Amino acid sequence: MTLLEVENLQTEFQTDRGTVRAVNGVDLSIDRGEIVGLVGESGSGKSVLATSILQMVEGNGEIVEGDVRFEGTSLRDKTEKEMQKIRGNRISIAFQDAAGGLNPTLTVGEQIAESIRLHQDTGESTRLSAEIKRKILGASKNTESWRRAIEMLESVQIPAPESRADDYPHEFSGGMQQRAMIAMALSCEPDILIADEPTTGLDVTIQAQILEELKSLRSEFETAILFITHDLGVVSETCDRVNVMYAGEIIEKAPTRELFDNPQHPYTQQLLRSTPRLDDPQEELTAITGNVPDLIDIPYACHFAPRCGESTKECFEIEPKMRVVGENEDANHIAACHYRGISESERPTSTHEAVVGEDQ
Ligand SMILES: Nc1ncnc2c1ncn2[C@@H]1O[C@H](COP(=O)(O)OP(=O)(O)OP(=O)(O)O)[C@@H](O)[C@H]1O
Ligand code: NI
Repeated sequence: MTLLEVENLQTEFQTDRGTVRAVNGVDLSIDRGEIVGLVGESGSGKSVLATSILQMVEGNGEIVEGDVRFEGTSLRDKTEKEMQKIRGNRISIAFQDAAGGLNPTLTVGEQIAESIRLHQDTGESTRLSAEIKRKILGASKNTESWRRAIEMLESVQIPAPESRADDYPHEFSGGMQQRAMIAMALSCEPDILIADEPTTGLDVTIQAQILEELKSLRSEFETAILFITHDLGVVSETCDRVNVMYAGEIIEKAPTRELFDNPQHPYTQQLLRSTPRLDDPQEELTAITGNVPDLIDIPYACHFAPRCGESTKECFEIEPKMRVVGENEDANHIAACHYRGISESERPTSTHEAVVGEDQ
């Protein structure tokens, strides 16, 4: 059975300016132990999709359509109390901003130990807050939860974990905070870790280290990972499959190698041309011009049409559906473009003259 299945998910925010359609009919699936990438430029809806999966959409945002199923059971039907249990134990998230996800008033070791006590049955009381406990007991380190917290820090390669566990988050470097955040998210041994840009803003070497750690954690704990990033270069080393998101929609999905060798959607192709490749550093990079559109009332059917060098009148008028693309007719490689994976005669109409020039 598919571990997590997102089907036609739609999440909207009501704002003074109108309805923001941040997630607009997304399908996505994750199997046990799989690392799945979600890639797209800033503002494409990746984080909103992540919080939608966990039923914790912020502010006046709301899931208005579709479903999220975990082990076949809909999460939309769950009460907040049931969801808290799932969030703590089965699906956990490491946020973009590690510093914001860690409690500044507790040492790193204490907060991981507390999370372990809360989510796992260690037989220890959780009625006293970790902070009070530390004050009263001078940090009871002779506990199962503390021992496991040290193990978690060790598994994300915090050096000298036993002494670093006594540090407060601000005493950690950015890279170490990210690792601590991942250790925290993994402390409940979840089935799925949603890692929302866990390496963004970090030094390339540290990024690579964290990615290696995520991969080894997958083998160690069989954790499935939804890896969110705006950097295609990062997913090539990490993910089994990749979903490319644009303006609230997934526009292409494929196994990682296939996506890099044979990208189909014009957006993915442009994204690749704008991404430095570790294996081909000489290649000339071309930035994609323009920005992700404002997600309020997008007036054209293919959301990428105005930035696409190949778009036609049809692209603005008829919504492209996902279909099998690629040379091998691999059912695992699909994209939503009128001009991919289909013969000329089957295209929307016979008028293919470009309405947007290559140079725009
Ligand atoms: N609380 C909110 N209220 C209104 N609009 C929101 C809210 N949160 C997100 N949005 C809008 O939803 C859209 C998608 O945002 P999201 O944060 O998911 O993008 P992202 O792909 O994660 O970008 P980034 O790579 O910068 O993190 C944006 O247009 C954003 O303005
Ligand atoms: Ni985000």
